[in-house]
Amino acid sequence: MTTVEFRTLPKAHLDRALDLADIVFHETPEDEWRAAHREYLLRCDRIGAYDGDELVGMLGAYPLTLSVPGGELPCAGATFAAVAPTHRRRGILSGMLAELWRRCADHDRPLAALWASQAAIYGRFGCGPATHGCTVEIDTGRPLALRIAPADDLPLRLVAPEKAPGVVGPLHAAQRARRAGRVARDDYWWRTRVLPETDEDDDDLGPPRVVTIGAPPVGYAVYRTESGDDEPGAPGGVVHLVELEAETPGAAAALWQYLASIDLTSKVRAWGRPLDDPLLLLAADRDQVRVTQEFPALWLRLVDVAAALEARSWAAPCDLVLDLTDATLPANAGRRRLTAGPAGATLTPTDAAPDLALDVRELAACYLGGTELRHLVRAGLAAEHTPGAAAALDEALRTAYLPHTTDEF
Ligand SMILES: CC(=O)SCCNC(=O)CCNC(=O)[C@H](O)C(C)(C)COP(=O)(O)OP(=O)(O)OC[C@H]1O[C@@H](n2cnc3c(N)ncnc32)[C@H](O)[C@@H]1OP(=O)(O)O
Repeated sequence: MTTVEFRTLPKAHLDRALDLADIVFHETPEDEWRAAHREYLLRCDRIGAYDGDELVGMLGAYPLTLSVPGGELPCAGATFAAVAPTHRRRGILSGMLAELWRRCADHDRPLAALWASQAAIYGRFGCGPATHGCTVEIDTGRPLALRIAPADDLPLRLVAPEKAPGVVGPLHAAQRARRAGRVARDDYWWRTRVLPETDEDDDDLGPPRVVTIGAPPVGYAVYRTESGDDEPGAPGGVVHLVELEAETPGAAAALWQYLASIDLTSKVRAWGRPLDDPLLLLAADRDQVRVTQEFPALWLRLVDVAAALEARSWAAPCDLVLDLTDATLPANAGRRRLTAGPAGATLTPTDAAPDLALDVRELAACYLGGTELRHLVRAGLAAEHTPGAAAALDEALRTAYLPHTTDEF
């Protein structure tokens, strides 16, 4: 058996990479998306796995800036992980991720993140689900019943998608500062990831529509519509919400009312809403506004645990000894004393007895404030040696808003 080598996948091999992705992700080559994927991969750091001259695996890493509590950090956005069906389960993904961790260290990226195709794959590599999303469906065959009055003094305006980043970008940035787990968007990201003319996953959806409320805007929604059946009595169309952000409860209520009352539609389907979406409290009738799905969204890898912990803000003081395990990056493993508080944090090696024992996977799940360690202790996924230690870490990690993102990559 030949040895597989991991090296940079050059621009000249992009067509081979896209062919491999088509095979692995069961795609048929479509020119429009091939050009888009090429443009996207060109912006990525690219790792190829070569069996002789044959490209048998690839992994992209998009250079992201991820919001973390109190700030933001450079983060490798792992994407397009693909291994040829002839070379599965021979350690190629493992080898490409090991190479990615090395490159993160070289480029001072303490974090890596990804969206998993299957939840079972990435935990063994030290990744934990750090944000969660839910799908909310609103039955709009009847008027939406809300517990507060929507703002009725603020104008609603439709904005052309090409103008939207300039108009709603500052609102997104302000919300991103509150919600950890979000990537910084540039024009490329808005144009290709948020507002492409067609939806890559669903041909039935119309182009993106952007509605703002207020002048200057205090909220906005991005959505696409799917037309309904023409038959009398048949279900109406569906409004597919891409994102909705609002600075005030009244503006949020007005945007939800707007979406719920679009003519010729009878349902709003909102994918990837935060689990603490105020809509779930605003709704007067939870049979009308239902959570139909909940899922792990962004998986996070603390590639450099000390740098990651020392870069975020802390809600309460804690002084704890953590016994960390890390199967694929042993430099993170061992006993560390975490001293953290509103003034900052330090993580230093120690021989002291541990208060908590956990894997970096569990620490990654808790890092943005979206998972409580005490629940993981209760589930047997982490060990508490000092009573109250998990609760103390949870208080220190707590954030006012749950971490949340819908920016898939
Ligand atoms: C971030 C993203 O891009 S998500 C997209 C991921 N890509 C896909 O789903 C495309 C289709 N699948 C593939 O291309 C490949 O099967 C991959 C990339 C998922 C895995 O590649 P492989 O080279 O086979 O993985 P590798 O051999 O390194 O496996 C490492 C370990 O993960 C496990 N593993 C790999 N894939 C899976 C899976 N789908 N489900 C559960 N475990 C898995 C292996 O069993 C192995 O465990 P072991 O060490 O205990 O034996």
